[in-house]
Amino acid sequence: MSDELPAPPDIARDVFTGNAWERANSFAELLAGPGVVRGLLGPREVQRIWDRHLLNCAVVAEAVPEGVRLVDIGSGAGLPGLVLAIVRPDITVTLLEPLLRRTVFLEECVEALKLGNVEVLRGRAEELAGRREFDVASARAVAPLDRLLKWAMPLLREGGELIAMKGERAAEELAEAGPQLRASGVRTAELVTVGRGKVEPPATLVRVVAGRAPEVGRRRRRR
Ligand SMILES: C[S@@+](CC[C@H](N)C(=O)[O-])C[C@H]1O[C@@H](n2cnc3c(N)ncnc32)[C@H](O)[C@@H]1O
Repeated sequence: MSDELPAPPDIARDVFTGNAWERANSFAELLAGPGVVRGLLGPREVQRIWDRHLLNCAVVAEAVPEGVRLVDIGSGAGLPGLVLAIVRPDITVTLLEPLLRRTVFLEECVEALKLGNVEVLRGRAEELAGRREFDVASARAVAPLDRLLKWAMPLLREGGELIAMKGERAAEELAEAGPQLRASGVRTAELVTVGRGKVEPPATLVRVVAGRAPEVGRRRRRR
């Protein structure tokens, strides 16, 4: 049995404005209903849908530049990708997820919420390398930063950004990923705090700006 969906906190009205308000409420109901029944979200999470899931993901939009093509790696039940699509109609969002059960749920959500800026793609990040290019890759609770770098960097254009929601261990993961950051030829890697005054604690992101793909660099040097 899942708990009853709590009323949205007051701050949610400031975060989900205009069309986003109704969509955020509908998504909360889909997560608390079919999302829980189909095992995409634990029943205990229902009480935390607004703060831990919807609001925490929505504030990531503060770090997303305008008009970008964003891929959400390992979207699961749509977090953070679907929430970003709700609050940012100016961006296009690809929800990348390998598990059929989850992509079916995501497609149903996109249809129910009438989101015109979202595509659902079934597959693994590493399978998409060389086939698609994005400006931003987001991820929450998918893999340690070093593995995420291996998956995300080949999907980004030069100067594109990986935005990884990492929470309390962000600084530690950033330090541990040093060798992979160097191997990936990234331009910059830093911690970014978003959601001050909106979520408690504010959300910590690791933002990594992609350099030129290492293979391209090697090929050019051999000429
Ligand atoms: C712990 S869930 C997190 C889901 C969601 N991001 C969230 O925060 O609720 C991790 C997700 O990553 C997906 N995943 C695992 N390996 C992946 C890969 N190589 N490429 C893309 N997604 C992957 C899983 O299927 C799963 O849905």
